[in-house]
Amino acid sequence: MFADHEERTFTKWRRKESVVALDVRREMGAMEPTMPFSGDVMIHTDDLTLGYGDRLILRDVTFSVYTGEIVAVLGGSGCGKSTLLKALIGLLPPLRGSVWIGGRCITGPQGDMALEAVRRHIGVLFQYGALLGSLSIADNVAMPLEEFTDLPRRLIEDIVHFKLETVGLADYAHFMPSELSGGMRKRAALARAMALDPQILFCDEPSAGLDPITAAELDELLMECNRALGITMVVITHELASIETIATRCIMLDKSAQGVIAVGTPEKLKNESTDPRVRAFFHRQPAMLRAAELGGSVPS
Ligand SMILES: Nc1ncnc2c1ncn2[C@@H]1O[C@H](COP(=O)(O)OP(=O)(O)OP(=O)(O)O)[C@@H](O)[C@H]1O
Repeated sequence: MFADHEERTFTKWRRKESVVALDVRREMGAMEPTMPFSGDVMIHTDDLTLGYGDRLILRDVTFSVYTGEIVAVLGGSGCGKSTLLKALIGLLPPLRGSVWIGGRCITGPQGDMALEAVRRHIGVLFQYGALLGSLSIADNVAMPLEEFTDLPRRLIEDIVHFKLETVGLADYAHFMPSELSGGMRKRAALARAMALDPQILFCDEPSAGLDPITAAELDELLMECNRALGITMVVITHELASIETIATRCIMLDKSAQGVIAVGTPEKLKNESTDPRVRAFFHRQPAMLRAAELGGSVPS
């Protein structure tokens, strides 16, 4: 069920680009908004306020992600992590505020065009992989290359092989997604997300549904991609082990606060934060949170 929903989300994401592509190519010259930040800022949100209909989920969220970072967006269930991700990849228009990617505002009046301009440089690893079930693993990985490039079939096949080799699936090119394990599907989805050598990779709960060893292997793979290729990553997760292993910085959201309650390295948040909500999360002690909510003392 989740996989079907994701496949639709993925298709929507891809379709949006082909709808605006023509206009963009025509008008590209006219559109060059620049971000009021240094070139080191890869992603920036400014007073971003998100919701569904009348329901507000996040308000006035402002943060930057710098080139080469792996930023973990974390927080308890329902605090709005996936909602934020949807806004960052242009699937959810904000109620207020803006999202800037690579110096372009993707939420302004010319947001669709800006998004089209940067989309080729963005990879998304969806929570359940979002592989198209009717295509082989190789064809899934080839898809972005066929849509975005004019490369000859032979070269696309070589690139697909290389990408699958990178994630350890070279021998499974002709398998269908349903014939792979959960961990293998995630790796295949990573190969697809990396097909166009993106500068930014968004990952929605990469460890979800994986056993700890497989999850750790995927974390290793993400770190390799970051180190070797310099890809900036935003990883939505609430897996503590994963956060402590891969994140260079964390942005913590909270449901009651409807926004960001902490920003910092995992070590700093874990060892230095005095916020009971942050301490409860990093020390896995819900009692700390309950005590704080009741206005009582927080266990040390
Ligand atoms: N399409 C939607 N329409 C209405 N409400 C939604 C929609 N998607 C999410 N929500 C609501 O927004 C809130 C935040 O959901 P979101 O999925 O962003 O949280 P999350 O932090 O990613 O949670 P989890 O860790 O459990 O995946 C939830 O209360 C959810 O019910």
